[in-house]
Amino acid sequence: MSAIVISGLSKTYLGNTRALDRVSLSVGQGEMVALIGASGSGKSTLIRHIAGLVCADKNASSCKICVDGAVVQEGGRISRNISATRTEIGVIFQQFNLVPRLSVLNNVLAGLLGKLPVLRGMLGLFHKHENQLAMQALQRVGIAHAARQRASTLSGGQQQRAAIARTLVQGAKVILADEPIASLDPASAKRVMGILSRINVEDGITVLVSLHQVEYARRYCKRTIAMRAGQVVFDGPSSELTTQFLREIYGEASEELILPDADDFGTEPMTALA
Ligand SMILES: Nc1ncnc2c1ncn2[C@@H]1O[C@H](COP(=O)(O)OP(=O)(O)OP(=O)(O)O)[C@@H](O)[C@H]1O
Repeated sequence: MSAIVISGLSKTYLGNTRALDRVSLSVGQGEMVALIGASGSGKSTLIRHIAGLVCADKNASSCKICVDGAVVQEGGRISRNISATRTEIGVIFQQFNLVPRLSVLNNVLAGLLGKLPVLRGMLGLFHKHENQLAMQALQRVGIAHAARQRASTLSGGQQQRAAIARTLVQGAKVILADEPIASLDPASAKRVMGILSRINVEDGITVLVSLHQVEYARRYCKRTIAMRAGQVVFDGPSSELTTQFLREIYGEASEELILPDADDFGTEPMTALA
């Protein structure tokens, strides 16, 4: 079964920017797929549509997006049942989206908010087993020792790992990661990608991750979808994305997608642990 199905998705922003142009694709359950493309190619816009945060063009009546069998949006309208579907979708952003003054533990517990009675969630009244669940998630991403610290005191890489723990507590079946490593140093970036890879393998969670550098796609994802000017220009094995092929599809913009220290990636196994 497909975890994500998109057909005929177009998006035109005010000012006539055509950010997405008739995008159709599907991602199978349990896949980990990279989404690459130069700046402005439409990666973030695509992820936001899948998460139901942005509406497609209304005149594109054939447009439909489903996640885990549930309709997220159709014909430019967000589904009425989007709240239930959103609990299945974990979204990770470049800037982590944690509440800086709250503890790391409370940020991770926020993953439960979509499933709790509103008042209990607002008052932050969590049961012991919910706290244990959050601690287990923090252990899996390697930052249980920082559970009581304010989120703002963590490094960028640690904050991103807390954001991943939040999606684990949420029980997301699909993780949409929008440039999760763009603000991180190479060591932290590899660690975050390793964690995403591990939860994909161990928990069968579907992962769609947008990346600027093709080396990370080749290293961590068997399949890559490449975008240019709002269109899918490649969808296939990441191993086929050679530097020469990237130059063919992106021209000069390909330099943005190739790491200068690409050799660092050569010998590591596909699903290295964090
Ligand atoms: N809210 C918006 N209003 C108007 N135009 C927008 C908006 N968001 C994105 N765009 C435009 O849509 C196009 C696609 O942007 P998007 O952010 O999806 O690309 P991206 O591939 O994620 O880029 P980057 O790698 O730089 O984040 C760009 O031309 C961008 O300027």
